Amino acid sequence: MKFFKRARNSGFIIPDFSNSVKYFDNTKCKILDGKLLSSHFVTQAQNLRSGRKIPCLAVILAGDNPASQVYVNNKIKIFKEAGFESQSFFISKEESTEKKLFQTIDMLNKDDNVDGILVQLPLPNGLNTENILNRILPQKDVDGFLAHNLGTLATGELNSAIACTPFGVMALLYAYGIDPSGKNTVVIGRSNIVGKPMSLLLLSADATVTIAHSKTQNLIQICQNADILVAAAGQPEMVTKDFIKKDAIVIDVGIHRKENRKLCGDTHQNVKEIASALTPVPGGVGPMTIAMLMLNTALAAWNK
Ligand SMILES: Nc1nc(=O)c2c([nH]1)NC[C@@H]1CN(c3ccc(C(=O)N[C@@H](CCC(=O)O)C(=O)O)cc3)C=[N+]21
Repeated sequence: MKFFKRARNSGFIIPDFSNSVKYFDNTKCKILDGKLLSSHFVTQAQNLRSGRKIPCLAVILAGDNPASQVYVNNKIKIFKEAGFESQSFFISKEESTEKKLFQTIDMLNKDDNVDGILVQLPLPNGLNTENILNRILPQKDVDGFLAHNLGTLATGELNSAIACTPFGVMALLYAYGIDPSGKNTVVIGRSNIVGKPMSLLLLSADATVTIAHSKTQNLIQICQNADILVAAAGQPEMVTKDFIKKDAIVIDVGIHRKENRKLCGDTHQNVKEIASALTPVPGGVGPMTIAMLMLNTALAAWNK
Protein backbone atom coordinates (compact mmCIF):
# COMPACT_ATOMS: atom_id res chain seq x y z
CA MET A 1 0.00 0.00 0.00
CA LYS A 2 1.53 3.28 -1.06
CA PHE A 3 0.32 6.82 -0.97
CA PHE A 4 3.23 8.00 -3.09
CA LYS A 5 4.25 7.67 -6.68
CA ARG A 6 6.91 9.23 -8.87
CA ALA A 7 5.68 11.97 -11.13
CA ARG A 8 6.21 11.03 -14.77
CA ASN A 9 8.03 14.16 -15.87
CA SER A 10 9.94 15.40 -12.89
CA GLY A 11 10.52 12.19 -10.95
CA PHE A 12 8.98 14.00 -7.97
CA ILE A 13 7.37 11.93 -5.29
CA ILE A 14 3.69 12.83 -5.37
CA PRO A 15 0.62 11.53 -3.57
CA ASP A 16 -1.14 8.63 -5.23
CA PHE A 17 -4.70 8.17 -4.14
CA SER A 18 -5.48 5.30 -6.49
CA ASN A 19 -3.45 2.70 -4.61
CA SER A 20 -5.01 3.57 -1.30
CA VAL A 21 -8.43 2.21 -2.21
CA LYS A 22 -9.46 -0.54 0.19
CA TYR A 23 -6.58 -0.04 2.54
CA PHE A 24 -9.07 -1.07 5.15
CA ASP A 25 -11.31 -3.77 3.72
CA ASN A 26 -14.27 -2.54 5.66
CA THR A 27 -17.06 -1.37 3.44
CA LYS A 28 -19.78 -1.43 6.07
CA CYS A 29 -17.93 0.82 8.46
CA LYS A 30 -19.86 3.36 10.42
CA ILE A 31 -16.93 5.24 11.86
CA LEU A 32 -14.12 6.45 9.60
CA ASP A 33 -11.16 6.19 11.94
CA GLY A 34 -8.83 9.08 11.16
CA LYS A 35 -6.73 8.45 14.21
CA LEU A 36 -5.94 4.92 13.08
CA LEU A 37 -5.23 5.90 9.49
CA SER A 38 -3.05 8.81 10.59
CA SER A 39 -0.94 6.43 12.66
CA HIS A 40 -0.33 4.40 9.49
CA PHE A 41 0.88 7.57 7.80
CA VAL A 42 3.25 8.27 10.65
CA THR A 43 4.67 4.75 10.32
CA GLN A 44 4.98 5.14 6.58
CA ALA A 45 6.75 8.46 6.99
CA GLN A 46 9.16 6.86 9.44
CA ASN A 47 9.90 4.05 6.99
CA LEU A 48 10.41 6.34 4.01
CA ARG A 49 12.71 8.60 6.00
CA SER A 50 15.77 6.35 5.94
CA GLY A 51 18.50 7.62 3.64
CA ARG A 52 16.71 10.92 3.04
CA LYS A 53 16.97 14.37 4.55
CA ILE A 54 15.11 14.62 7.84
CA PRO A 55 12.10 16.81 7.01
CA CYS A 56 11.96 20.00 9.06
CA LEU A 57 8.87 22.09 9.78
CA ALA A 58 9.03 25.58 11.28
CA VAL A 59 5.87 26.65 13.10
CA ILE A 60 5.22 30.29 13.88
CA LEU A 61 2.69 30.96 16.61
CA ALA A 62 1.86 34.64 17.04
CA GLY A 63 -0.22 35.78 20.01
CA ASP A 64 -1.65 33.84 22.92
CA ASN A 65 -4.66 31.90 21.60
CA PRO A 66 -4.85 28.89 23.97
CA ALA A 67 -6.42 26.56 21.37
CA SER A 68 -3.58 27.38 18.96
CA GLN A 69 -1.04 26.47 21.61
CA VAL A 70 -2.64 23.05 22.03
CA TYR A 71 -2.69 22.44 18.26
CA VAL A 72 0.92 23.53 17.81
CA ASN A 73 2.11 21.29 20.63
CA ASN A 74 0.16 18.40 19.09
CA LYS A 75 1.87 18.92 15.75
CA ILE A 76 5.30 19.05 17.34
CA LYS A 77 4.61 15.85 19.26
CA ILE A 78 3.55 13.90 16.18
CA PHE A 79 6.47 15.16 14.13
CA LYS A 80 8.79 13.95 16.85
CA GLU A 81 7.14 10.50 16.83
CA ALA A 82 7.88 10.16 13.12
CA GLY A 83 11.48 11.27 13.62
CA PHE A 84 10.82 14.53 11.80
CA GLU A 85 12.31 17.82 12.96
CA SER A 86 10.25 20.79 14.01
CA GLN A 87 11.15 24.23 15.24
CA SER A 88 8.70 26.56 16.91
CA PHE A 89 8.75 30.32 17.07
CA PHE A 90 6.50 31.82 19.69
CA ILE A 91 5.90 35.53 19.23
CA SER A 92 3.97 37.34 21.95
CA LYS A 93 0.90 39.37 21.08
CA GLU A 94 2.74 42.65 21.75
CA GLU A 95 5.64 41.66 19.51
CA SER A 96 3.35 40.43 16.73
CA THR A 97 3.78 43.15 14.12
CA GLU A 98 3.86 42.57 10.39
CA LYS A 99 7.51 43.59 10.39
CA LYS A 100 8.44 41.03 13.03
CA LEU A 101 6.54 38.25 11.24
CA PHE A 102 8.11 39.18 7.90
CA GLN A 103 11.56 39.04 9.50
CA THR A 104 10.87 35.60 10.95
CA ILE A 105 9.48 34.26 7.68
CA ASP A 106 12.36 35.74 5.65
CA MET A 107 14.86 34.06 7.93
CA LEU A 108 13.09 30.69 7.55
CA ASN A 109 12.71 31.13 3.79
CA LYS A 110 16.50 31.44 3.56
CA ASP A 111 17.27 28.54 5.87
CA ASP A 112 17.98 25.49 3.68
CA ASN A 113 17.36 23.12 6.57
CA VAL A 114 13.76 24.36 6.90
CA ASP A 115 11.52 22.54 4.41
CA GLY A 116 8.12 23.84 5.50
CA ILE A 117 6.81 26.96 7.20
CA LEU A 118 3.46 27.02 8.97
CA VAL A 119 2.01 30.24 10.33
CA GLN A 120 -0.65 29.14 12.80
CA LEU A 121 -4.04 30.71 12.16
CA PRO A 122 -5.91 32.70 13.29
CA LEU A 123 -3.40 35.55 13.60
CA PRO A 124 -3.95 38.21 16.29
CA ASN A 125 -6.33 41.02 15.31
CA GLY A 126 -4.85 43.81 13.25
CA LEU A 127 -2.56 41.59 11.18
CA ASN A 128 -3.35 41.01 7.51
CA THR A 129 -3.33 37.22 7.12
CA GLU A 130 -2.98 37.25 3.35
CA ASN A 131 0.02 39.62 3.40
CA ILE A 132 1.77 37.50 5.95
CA LEU A 133 1.08 34.14 4.32
CA ASN A 134 2.20 35.51 0.95
CA ARG A 135 5.64 36.15 2.40
CA ILE A 136 6.22 32.37 2.59
CA LEU A 137 8.02 30.84 -0.39
CA PRO A 138 5.45 28.70 -2.28
CA GLN A 139 7.73 25.66 -2.09
CA LYS A 140 7.75 25.96 1.71
CA ASP A 141 3.97 26.46 1.98
CA VAL A 142 3.17 23.07 3.53
CA ASP A 143 -0.34 24.27 4.46
CA GLY A 144 -1.16 24.66 0.75
CA PHE A 145 -2.76 28.03 1.54
CA LEU A 146 -0.93 30.22 -0.99
CA ALA A 147 -2.60 31.32 -4.21
CA HIS A 148 0.12 29.53 -6.16
CA ASN A 149 -0.62 26.16 -4.57
CA LEU A 150 -4.42 26.54 -4.50
CA GLY A 151 -4.21 27.61 -8.15
CA THR A 152 -2.15 24.57 -9.08
CA LEU A 153 -4.81 22.39 -7.46
CA ALA A 154 -7.47 24.26 -9.44
CA THR A 155 -5.74 23.20 -12.68
CA GLY A 156 -6.25 19.59 -11.61
CA GLU A 157 -2.62 18.90 -10.75
CA LEU A 158 -1.87 17.18 -7.48
CA ASN A 159 1.87 17.81 -7.41
CA SER A 160 2.05 20.94 -5.29
CA ALA A 161 1.15 21.22 -1.61
CA ILE A 162 -2.53 20.39 -1.05
CA ALA A 163 -4.33 21.94 1.94
CA CYS A 164 -3.94 19.43 4.75
CA THR A 165 -7.54 19.06 5.92
CA PRO A 166 -9.15 18.35 2.51
CA PHE A 167 -6.15 16.21 1.57
CA GLY A 168 -6.71 14.19 4.75
CA VAL A 169 -10.41 13.79 3.93
CA MET A 170 -9.51 12.33 0.51
CA ALA A 171 -7.02 9.94 2.06
CA LEU A 172 -9.66 8.82 4.55
CA LEU A 173 -12.31 8.27 1.84
CA TYR A 174 -10.00 6.23 -0.36
CA ALA A 175 -8.62 4.28 2.57
CA TYR A 176 -12.15 3.07 3.31
CA GLY A 177 -12.79 2.17 -0.31
CA ILE A 178 -15.05 5.15 -0.94
CA ASP A 179 -14.48 6.41 -4.48
CA PRO A 180 -16.13 9.81 -5.08
CA SER A 181 -16.18 9.30 -8.86
CA GLY A 182 -19.64 10.11 -10.22
CA LYS A 183 -21.09 10.67 -6.75
CA ASN A 184 -23.15 13.68 -5.75
CA THR A 185 -21.05 15.51 -3.20
CA VAL A 186 -21.99 18.60 -1.23
CA VAL A 187 -19.40 20.70 0.60
CA ILE A 188 -20.83 23.10 3.16
CA GLY A 189 -18.30 25.93 3.49
CA ARG A 190 -16.28 27.93 0.97
CA SER A 191 -13.15 28.91 2.86
CA ASN A 192 -9.79 29.04 1.11
CA ILE A 193 -8.39 26.55 3.59
CA VAL A 194 -11.11 23.89 3.54
CA GLY A 195 -14.21 24.44 1.38
CA LYS A 196 -12.52 25.51 -1.85
CA PRO A 197 -9.64 23.01 -1.90
CA MET A 198 -12.05 20.25 -0.76
CA SER A 199 -14.33 20.99 -3.69
CA LEU A 200 -11.40 21.04 -6.12
CA LEU A 201 -10.11 17.71 -4.86
CA LEU A 202 -13.53 16.09 -5.17
CA LEU A 203 -13.81 17.50 -8.67
CA SER A 204 -10.38 16.07 -9.54
CA ALA A 205 -11.70 12.76 -8.28
CA ASP A 206 -14.58 13.01 -10.80
CA ALA A 207 -17.32 13.78 -8.28
CA THR A 208 -20.23 16.08 -9.03
CA VAL A 209 -19.61 18.92 -6.59
CA THR A 210 -21.99 21.43 -5.04
CA ILE A 211 -20.56 24.11 -2.79
CA ALA A 212 -23.05 25.39 -0.23
CA HIS A 213 -22.49 28.28 2.19
CA SER A 214 -24.20 30.74 4.50
CA LYS A 215 -26.16 32.37 1.67
CA THR A 216 -27.30 29.09 0.11
CA GLN A 217 -31.06 28.73 -0.19
CA ASN A 218 -32.76 25.38 0.43
CA LEU A 219 -29.63 24.06 2.14
CA ILE A 220 -31.37 21.03 3.61
CA GLN A 221 -32.82 20.04 0.26
CA ILE A 222 -29.43 20.33 -1.42
CA CYS A 223 -27.76 18.27 1.29
CA GLN A 224 -30.42 15.57 0.99
CA ASN A 225 -29.09 14.92 -2.50
CA ALA A 226 -25.55 14.22 -1.28
CA ASP A 227 -23.98 10.77 -1.42
CA ILE A 228 -21.01 12.36 0.32
CA LEU A 229 -21.60 15.37 2.53
CA VAL A 230 -18.68 17.40 3.86
CA ALA A 231 -19.60 19.69 6.76
CA ALA A 232 -17.09 22.52 7.01
CA ALA A 233 -19.29 25.41 8.04
CA GLY A 234 -17.81 26.09 11.45
CA GLN A 235 -21.23 25.85 13.12
CA PRO A 236 -21.51 23.38 16.01
CA GLU A 237 -23.88 20.46 15.28
CA MET A 238 -25.70 22.34 12.50
CA VAL A 239 -25.97 19.28 10.25
CA THR A 240 -28.71 17.09 11.69
CA LYS A 241 -30.32 13.90 10.42
CA ASP A 242 -32.84 15.89 8.34
CA PHE A 243 -29.95 16.87 6.05
CA ILE A 244 -28.89 13.33 5.33
CA LYS A 245 -29.79 11.07 2.43
CA LYS A 246 -30.14 7.44 3.47
CA ASP A 247 -26.74 5.70 3.57
CA ALA A 248 -24.83 8.89 2.78
CA ILE A 249 -21.24 9.31 3.89
CA VAL A 250 -20.77 12.25 6.23
CA ILE A 251 -17.43 13.95 6.74
CA ASP A 252 -17.28 16.28 9.71
CA VAL A 253 -14.55 18.90 9.47
CA GLY A 254 -15.75 21.03 12.40
CA ILE A 255 -14.23 21.04 15.84
CA HIS A 256 -15.81 22.95 18.70
CA ARG A 257 -15.65 22.84 22.46
CA LYS A 258 -19.08 22.65 24.06
CA GLU A 259 -20.03 24.22 27.37
CA ASN A 260 -19.56 20.85 29.05
CA ARG A 261 -15.94 20.93 27.71
CA LYS A 262 -16.63 18.02 25.34
CA LEU A 263 -15.61 18.33 21.69
CA CYS A 264 -18.20 18.30 18.94
CA GLY A 265 -18.18 18.85 15.20
CA ASP A 266 -20.44 20.51 12.65
CA THR A 267 -22.71 17.46 12.66
CA HIS A 268 -25.18 16.24 15.23
CA GLN A 269 -24.78 12.67 16.47
CA ASN A 270 -28.28 11.82 15.23
CA VAL A 271 -26.96 11.69 11.63
CA LYS A 272 -25.73 8.20 12.54
CA GLU A 273 -29.33 7.01 12.36
CA ILE A 274 -29.36 7.70 8.61
CA ALA A 275 -25.77 7.84 7.36
CA SER A 276 -23.73 4.77 6.42
CA ALA A 277 -20.44 6.31 7.55
CA LEU A 278 -19.31 9.24 9.64
CA THR A 279 -16.01 10.73 10.77
CA PRO A 280 -15.91 11.14 14.55
CA VAL A 281 -14.86 14.28 16.42
CA PRO A 282 -12.32 13.85 17.89
CA GLY A 283 -10.47 11.09 16.04
CA GLY A 284 -11.59 11.76 12.47
CA VAL A 285 -10.46 14.59 10.25
CA GLY A 286 -8.27 16.31 12.90
CA PRO A 287 -5.54 13.65 13.11
CA MET A 288 -5.58 13.29 9.30
CA THR A 289 -4.86 17.02 9.00
CA ILE A 290 -1.67 16.57 10.98
CA ALA A 291 -0.72 13.43 9.02
CA MET A 292 -1.05 15.36 5.75
CA LEU A 293 1.01 18.21 7.15
CA MET A 294 3.70 15.65 7.76
CA LEU A 295 3.32 14.30 4.24
CA ASN A 296 3.51 17.80 2.74
CA THR A 297 6.63 18.55 4.77
CA ALA A 298 8.20 15.28 3.65
CA LEU A 299 7.34 16.03 0.02
CA ALA A 300 8.82 19.55 0.36
CA ALA A 301 12.03 18.02 1.73
CA TRP A 302 12.32 15.14 -0.72
CA ASN A 303 11.13 16.75 -3.93
CA LYS A 304 13.71 19.55 -3.89
N1 LIG B 1 -1.69 27.41 9.50
C1 LIG B 1 -2.59 26.57 10.04
N2 LIG B 1 -2.68 25.31 9.61
C2 LIG B 1 -3.58 24.43 10.16
O1 LIG B 1 -3.65 23.26 9.75
C3 LIG B 1 -4.41 24.90 11.22
C4 LIG B 1 -4.29 26.23 11.62
N3 LIG B 1 -3.39 27.04 11.02
N4 LIG B 1 -5.07 26.72 12.61
C5 LIG B 1 -6.00 25.89 13.33
C6 LIG B 1 -6.49 24.74 12.50
C7 LIG B 1 -7.09 23.62 13.30
N5 LIG B 1 -6.27 22.46 13.01
C8 LIG B 1 -6.40 21.23 13.64
C9 LIG B 1 -5.52 20.19 13.45
C10 LIG B 1 -5.64 19.00 14.13
C11 LIG B 1 -6.66 18.82 15.05
C12 LIG B 1 -6.74 17.56 15.81
O2 LIG B 1 -5.85 16.74 15.76
N6 LIG B 1 -7.81 17.36 16.57
C13 LIG B 1 -7.99 16.20 17.42
C14 LIG B 1 -8.44 16.59 18.82
C15 LIG B 1 -7.59 17.62 19.48
C16 LIG B 1 -8.16 18.04 20.82
O3 LIG B 1 -8.34 17.16 21.67
O4 LIG B 1 -8.42 19.25 20.99
C17 LIG B 1 -9.05 15.31 16.83
O5 LIG B 1 -9.90 15.81 16.07
O6 LIG B 1 -9.06 14.13 17.14
C18 LIG B 1 -7.56 19.83 15.24
C19 LIG B 1 -7.43 21.02 14.55
C20 LIG B 1 -5.27 22.82 12.18
N7 LIG B 1 -5.34 24.11 11.84
